[in-house]
Amino acid sequence: MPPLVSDPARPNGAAAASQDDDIIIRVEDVTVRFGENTILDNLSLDVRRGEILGFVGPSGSGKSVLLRTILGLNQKQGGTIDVFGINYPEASDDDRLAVERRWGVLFQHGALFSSLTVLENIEVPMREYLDLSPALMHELARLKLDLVGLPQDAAGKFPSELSGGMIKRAALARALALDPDVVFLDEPTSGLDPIGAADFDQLIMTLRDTLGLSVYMVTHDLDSLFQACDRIAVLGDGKVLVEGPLSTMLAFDHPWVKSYFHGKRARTIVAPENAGHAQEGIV
Ligand SMILES: Nc1ncnc2c1ncn2[C@@H]1O[C@H](COP(=O)(O)OP(=O)(O)OP(=O)(O)O)[C@@H](O)[C@H]1O
Repeated sequence: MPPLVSDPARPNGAAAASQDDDIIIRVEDVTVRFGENTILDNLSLDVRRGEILGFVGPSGSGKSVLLRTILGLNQKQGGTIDVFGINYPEASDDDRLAVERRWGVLFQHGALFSSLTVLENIEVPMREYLDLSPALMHELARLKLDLVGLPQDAAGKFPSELSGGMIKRAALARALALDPDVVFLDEPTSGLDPIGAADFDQLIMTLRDTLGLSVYMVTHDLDSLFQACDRIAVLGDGKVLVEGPLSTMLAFDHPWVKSYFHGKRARTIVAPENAGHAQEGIV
């Protein structure tokens, strides 16, 4: 079922084929229930190649449930989830493996293994999915440290010795371990101070620009939505209520969407210097 309001740039007619080629994840009519409780109700959503998609919604609306369902960690009761053209999670083991090697995940709070050093944490996906010598894994893991802006002396540290921002970067380095095409970020800037959060957003944008990475970001962070996201999707009542650029959010008439995107904090962020961007939908 389509969203109640679609992105004006959504494909139709002859343009559809080329835009369809750009869809790397297609969630169609997905339903997830826990007992009597329906969390996702025929939800549909596309993620496009090279975009930063921000996924928002009220607390408890099912953002994490959708993420976990895409990752195959929750059962769904209906619908399909195609990732890189493969019907995941119903695919064969080989196909699932092929998909898993092309994505990286940064779970909320980093979720690093506390008993492993930063370097060992980054090597976990390499050990799981690749057959590399220890020396090569160390070398690649050190490159990932550089990529996310961590100093090389962080390699031997344990998560308990890192700041919140460093934990996020280390977790991002681990998500990038297999050179994925898409990364899923669950509340990547939560717990960071505004400067740390802005730096993290900048890092994500740089990775998108330099590596062509696609980013699916669950967030409550208005700064991230305004500064970093190309498109935003809003979850409500088990469905995507609206999706599109910031300008679509600002024009959308729905109580939660209005209070979120026109609330006091949002108005502070859409300060005069940002207002032009917001109105043009350039985010
Ligand atoms: N394994 C589970 N069993 C039963 N209920 C669950 C399970 N996982 C999630 N839920 C329920 O699904 C609903 C949506 O949870 P979810 O964590 O996806 O919300 P969210 O939108 O990510 O919220 P927040 O913004 O607060 O993180 C909640 O009511 C939650 O209790």
